[in-house]
Parts: sequence; structure tokens; C-alpha cells
Amino acid sequence: MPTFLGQNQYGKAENRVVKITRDGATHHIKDLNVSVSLSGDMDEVHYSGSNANVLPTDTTKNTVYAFAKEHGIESAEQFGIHLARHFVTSQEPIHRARIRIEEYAWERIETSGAGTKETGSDEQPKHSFVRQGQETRLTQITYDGESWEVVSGLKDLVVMNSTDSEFWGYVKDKYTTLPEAYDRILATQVSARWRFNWTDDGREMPDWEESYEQTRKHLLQAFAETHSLSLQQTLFQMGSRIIDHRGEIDEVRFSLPNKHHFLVDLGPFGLKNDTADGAVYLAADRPYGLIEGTVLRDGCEARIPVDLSNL
Ligand SMILES: O=c1[nH]c(=O)c2[nH]c(=O)[nH]c2[nH]1
Repeated sequence: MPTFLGQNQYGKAENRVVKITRDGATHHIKDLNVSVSLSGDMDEVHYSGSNANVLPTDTTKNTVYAFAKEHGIESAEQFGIHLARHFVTSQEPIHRARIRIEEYAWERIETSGAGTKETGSDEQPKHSFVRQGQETRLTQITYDGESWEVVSGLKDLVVMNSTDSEFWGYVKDKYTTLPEAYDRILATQVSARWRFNWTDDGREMPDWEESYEQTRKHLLQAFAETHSLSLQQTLFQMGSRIIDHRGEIDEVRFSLPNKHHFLVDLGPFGLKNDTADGAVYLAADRPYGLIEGTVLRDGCEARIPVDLSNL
């Protein structure tokens, strides 16, 4: 044979697994990106195409989700060890498993205490999270020698509510397959711009640092405290909360990708997976719903461009 096979490995990369554990009203998130890579007696599949030694990559994906449900995710390390041991000890041709895991950290959103829980209790909702260490603060200043326009904002602020989100009662036509949801995850990567009404007419400038901190806080609190019937409704609540609390801002525009989380069907493995507790979700990256809109102070006109990537 003039050629021979060198190093090779295979598996399913980037299995996005999200597990929500409920401890009463307090939810805990484990959000991992798990990549499986296996190697061993795989010469034949390359030389002759015989799949006799091949555990499908699809099976490795299912194993990740089933293990998350059945055994939980104590830590990324423990989860990875468990998976690696499983592949090597359960499949004779597999001699080596490499499990790479990225873990995304989430911080609880501090709310104002005005949660929308129907319970009437003043207990803080504990199911709203902001992803750590991602966002970028932005500003754009325009001056034509006479007037100023200051538009500030942020992008890549990733937030999640692990409950208090529903989506139902929508139009259904012959192509509609989406089941109505009465308890779903709502997650988005916020891109927002807000326009200041300041201009250099002798008025004092806003305290830009304080304004940013407070605007971000109101945005997050509105996200956390809205019992959402759609991402569109949440968008309007976030914008209104900012305009109501920040007199220096007249207009807010949002671009909100709906980061869908689908309950994984673990029925084929005899595992019940519903939202009640310990639910395991597939975090899909595309396609995604894209919800965009502007919220304005009464009497003010829209000046922020519709397409935020132009800003
Ligand atoms: O909050 C949502 N708004 C929509 O317009 C929509 N469409 C969809 O399929 N899911 C959702 N969710």
C-alpha cells in the first residue's frame, strides 16, 4: 500500500448543554459546550469504509445530554471524566476519549424586589442571570459645529430567565409546527443603543459613568422582573424602564436575538425530561428569532438607525 493512515480521531464537537436545577424558587444553571473526540481501532472505517467499530458521533451527542439528565453536572471536570470513562470502557475499539468542555458562567441579576411572581410574596425572583465577562460598552458622538448627538449603548450582554417566560396564542398557518410554551427559557444577547437629549446649550452634562451603570441596571432589572409573554414584550418593558428612570435619555433601540433553548427528547433512553426540575436543554445557535424595536419618550422622534450594525 503506497499510503497509510496516521493519527485520526472523531466525535461530536460543541454540544451545547444547559441544565437547570430548581431549588424552590432558586434556579441553578450549568451551561457547557462539550466536545467529544474518540480514537482507537479505526483503521477499517478509513481503509474500507466498514463502520463496524464506529460509535456514531450522533450517539456521542445523545450520551452527553442523557448523562446531564441522568447523572447531573456537578462540575465540568466530573462530567468530562464520567463521559471519557464511559466511552473508553463501554466500547472495545475506543482506546482514547478526549472531552473538551467550556463552561459559561452566569451571575444572578439583582432585582429591585418588585418581582412579577403571582404568589404575591416579595421574595426576589432567582431565575434571572447575566452571563459573565462578555459585554462591550459603546458610544458614538456626532458634532457638526452646532449640535451634538450622543448615542451610547452596549452589545453582547447575554441574559437568561430560566422561567417566567411563555409564548402562545400566536398565528398558526399550515406551516406552523411550534408547540405553545407556558414555561420556557428566555435568553438573548442584548444589543442596545440609547440616545441622550443633552446638547451643548449651557446645560450640565450627564454623569456619563453613572448614566451607563444605571441604564444597564434598569435594563437588567426589567428583563428579570418581566413575566414575559414574548421577547417583544420584554423589549418594550426594558426600553420603558430606562426612559422612565433616566431623564437624560429620549430613545432606546434594541436588537435581540432569541437564543432558543430546546428541551431534549430523552424519551428514547427512558428518561423523562420536562421543565419541572433538572431539565436538560439544547442551546441552539442558529437560526434564531431576531426581535428589534425602538422605545421613545412621548413627543420625541426616532433618530437611532434601524440597523444597529450601522452605528
Ligand atoms: O418571544 C418570541 N417572539 C416571537 O415572535 C417568536 N416566534 C417564535 O417562533 N418564537 C418566538 N418567541
